[in-house]
Amino acid sequence: MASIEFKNVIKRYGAGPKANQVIHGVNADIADGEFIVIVGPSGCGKSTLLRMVAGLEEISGGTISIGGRVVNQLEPAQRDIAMVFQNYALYPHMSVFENMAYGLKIAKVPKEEIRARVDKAAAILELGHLLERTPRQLSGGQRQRVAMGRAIVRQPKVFLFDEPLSNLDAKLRAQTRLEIEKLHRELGITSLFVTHDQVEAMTLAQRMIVMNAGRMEQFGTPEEVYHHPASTFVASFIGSPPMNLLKSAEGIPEGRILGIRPEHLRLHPDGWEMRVETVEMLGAERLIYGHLGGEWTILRMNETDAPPAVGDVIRLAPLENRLHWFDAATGKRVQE
Ligand SMILES: Nc1ncnc2c1ncn2[C@@H]1O[C@H](COP(=O)(O)OP(=O)(O)OP(=O)(O)O)[C@@H](O)[C@H]1O
Repeated sequence: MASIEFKNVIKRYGAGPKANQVIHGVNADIADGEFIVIVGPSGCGKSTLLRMVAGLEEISGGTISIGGRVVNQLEPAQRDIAMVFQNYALYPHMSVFENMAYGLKIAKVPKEEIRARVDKAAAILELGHLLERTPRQLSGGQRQRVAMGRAIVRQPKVFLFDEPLSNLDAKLRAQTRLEIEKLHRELGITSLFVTHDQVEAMTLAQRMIVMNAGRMEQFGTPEEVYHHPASTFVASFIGSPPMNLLKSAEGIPEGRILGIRPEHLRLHPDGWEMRVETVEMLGAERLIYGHLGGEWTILRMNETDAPPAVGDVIRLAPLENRLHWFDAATGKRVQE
């Protein structure tokens, strides 16, 4: 097992005046055994960051260390990492056992040892009864587990996951998420997990790195990121529906943005006026949409509360200790 350290890591694609810098100095210390999720919108540089750890992309500036050893110049095979991709590319003509054993066989690991390691991984992943099947005879979720098994048997110091769940349907995704959690609990291997899905990030991460346009916007526990977002970007990216960001409602000073989560607004006779434009029924709750000042605003209500109808004018007030203030010019959180 190993710690991972990013020190002012920079990535440029191409060279000279045409070079395109996509990572702008990332610094992060990841402790041995931590499960870290890197989350952000498409194109923010998450895969690039992961691929630099794996050794699949050159590092243009700064250093990445694994277990205290700078790996910038090391080949992927020398880095003690295992990577699980979205496209798990199993060998179709080999059995599950052979797929999991293949890398070890190439590395000339003795037969009995291969058997023991594959059996152990298969037990953890509940694949024991499927070892003789070929990938064609498996479900998507089972194939993804074989891909994870292939990574486990190598006994890496670090697991790298690049959107491994995005090809699975919603139910399987949730199930596989639980399996990855269990895997981490049992093996305790330092893991970096890339996703653009904030729910996946919130549920899996011990700490998460929120990326925006090649920069780290925030690095913290899901709790910290949700309750103390460092910027309007994080506030609107994490949480569904996103945090309301009010600029022009009454009482908001010039140069400030007020963030309020939809669940922290309530009906109040002295509150801001809003005409209801849309009501969404989601089962256990309702989302009420309208404009507050100039901003699109969402109120989350329980199904038991009597809901307003489209066209009604309601009055809204925030829960006092649930306000988030941001600087309008920089978008950064302002400490009250
Ligand atoms: N080989 C490459 N050559 C040039 N530019 C690249 C290359 N690979 C990625 N980029 C650019 O680097 C930026 C970051 O890409 P990256 O794939 O790391 O983003 P991402 O956050 O993983 O996105 P996604 O969720 O869509 O995979 C993007 O602007 C992308 O266009």
